[in-house]
Amino acid sequence: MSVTDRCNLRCFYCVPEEGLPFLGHKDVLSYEEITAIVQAGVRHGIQKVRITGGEPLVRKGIEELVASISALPEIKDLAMTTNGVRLASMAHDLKKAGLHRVNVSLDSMKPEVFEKITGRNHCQEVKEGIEAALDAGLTPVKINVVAVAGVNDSEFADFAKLTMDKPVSVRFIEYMPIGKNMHWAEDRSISSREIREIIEKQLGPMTPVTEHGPLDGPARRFSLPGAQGEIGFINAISGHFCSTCNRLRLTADGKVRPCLFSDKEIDVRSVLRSGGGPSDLDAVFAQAIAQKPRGLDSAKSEKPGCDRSMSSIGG
Ligand SMILES: Nc1nc2c(ncn2[C@@H]2O[C@H](COP(=O)(O)OP(=O)(O)OP(=O)(O)O)[C@@H](O)[C@H]2O)c(=O)[nH]1
Ligand SMILES: C[S@@+](CC[C@H](N)C(=O)[O-])C[C@H]1O[C@@H](n2cnc3c(N)ncnc32)[C@H](O)[C@@H]1O
Ligand code: SF4
Ligand code: SF4
Repeated sequence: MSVTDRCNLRCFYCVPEEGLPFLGHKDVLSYEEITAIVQAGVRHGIQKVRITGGEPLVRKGIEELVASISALPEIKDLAMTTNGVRLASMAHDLKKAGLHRVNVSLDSMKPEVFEKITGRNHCQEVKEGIEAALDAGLTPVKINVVAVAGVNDSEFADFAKLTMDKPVSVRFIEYMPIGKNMHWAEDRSISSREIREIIEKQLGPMTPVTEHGPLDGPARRFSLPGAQGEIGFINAISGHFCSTCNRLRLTADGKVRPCLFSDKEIDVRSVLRSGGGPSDLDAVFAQAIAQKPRGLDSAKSEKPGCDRSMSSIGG
């Protein structure tokens, strides 16, 4: 669930250069509305919820939403994906409110490269945010690294080495063509296979990690010998995982998206604001689930990528 389209960074692969018009406050779902939608999801078997954005930690009172979702006993996994800039001061309160864990996005550990990617000089704050998350027990802490050729490929092995000393899961995400007027170009995307080769050339072979269970995310997971943490690969381009994809997305302005790579959306906000009750919300979920692509071909026929920016969909 994207809880806001606003963000305190400007990652070049996510937000267009000219910026984006932000949604008005009335257009964004309230916490009560989001909670009602999650309750409908629970009735359809949803057990895992991710709070994302934009940047979820810039929305006022986010702990309130965390608390109301974590109070639902059916939710077995409540995670947040954040850029980590505000995490250091908020990690303990988020934990107290009931958040289970965080995924923190960090594409470079070098301040100058970080600024080139995000347009802001906040590398140190993000590193402190990761430490605070570990300290607060928002674990397992996962670090999301979008792999971009010529930008951060020289740091892949350094990211992998982080897993030796810290119980973190470093995940390399293939750069996706999401949103209009972005900088995506085929020669800037690096496949998971290539990333793995780069890492193994420097650090030796990795071994596959056994799956945890049905709440696993889409990453293929490995570890280095003696490491405390794991290395994951999210093959968003080179190996679609549609046949096992069980995710629905909710945009900040209340649209349910059955698939990241399709601009098909179901307007749940209108349903709620025209007086719809639980059975109307149930109908939205049934429709969204029925519209999920069954496999690679059906997703492909929608064309890879989509027009909406990642900051408005949530990732
Ligand atoms: N194409 C595609 N990409 C996905 C999908 N799920 C996740 N991704 C990509 O992987 C990125 C990281 O995902 P996160 O939202 O941090 O979490 P996750 O890896 O899905 O879940 P966990 O491992 O459970 O934490 C997303 O921002 C997307 O870019 C999916 O269903 N399809
Ligand atoms: C849209 S952000 C929202 C949450 C938060 N602001 C953050 O950056 O973690 C969610 C995830 O999407 C990833 N992402 C955004 N644009 C992407 C793209 N074009 N290709 C691959 N991943 C992308 C980000 O790196 C981040 O891990
Ligand atoms: S990836 Fe996250 S931090 Fe970067 S611009 Fe998009 S929403 Fe903001
Ligand atoms: S169905 Fe859509 S969101 Fe799910 S894996 Fe396939 S392309 Fe990604």
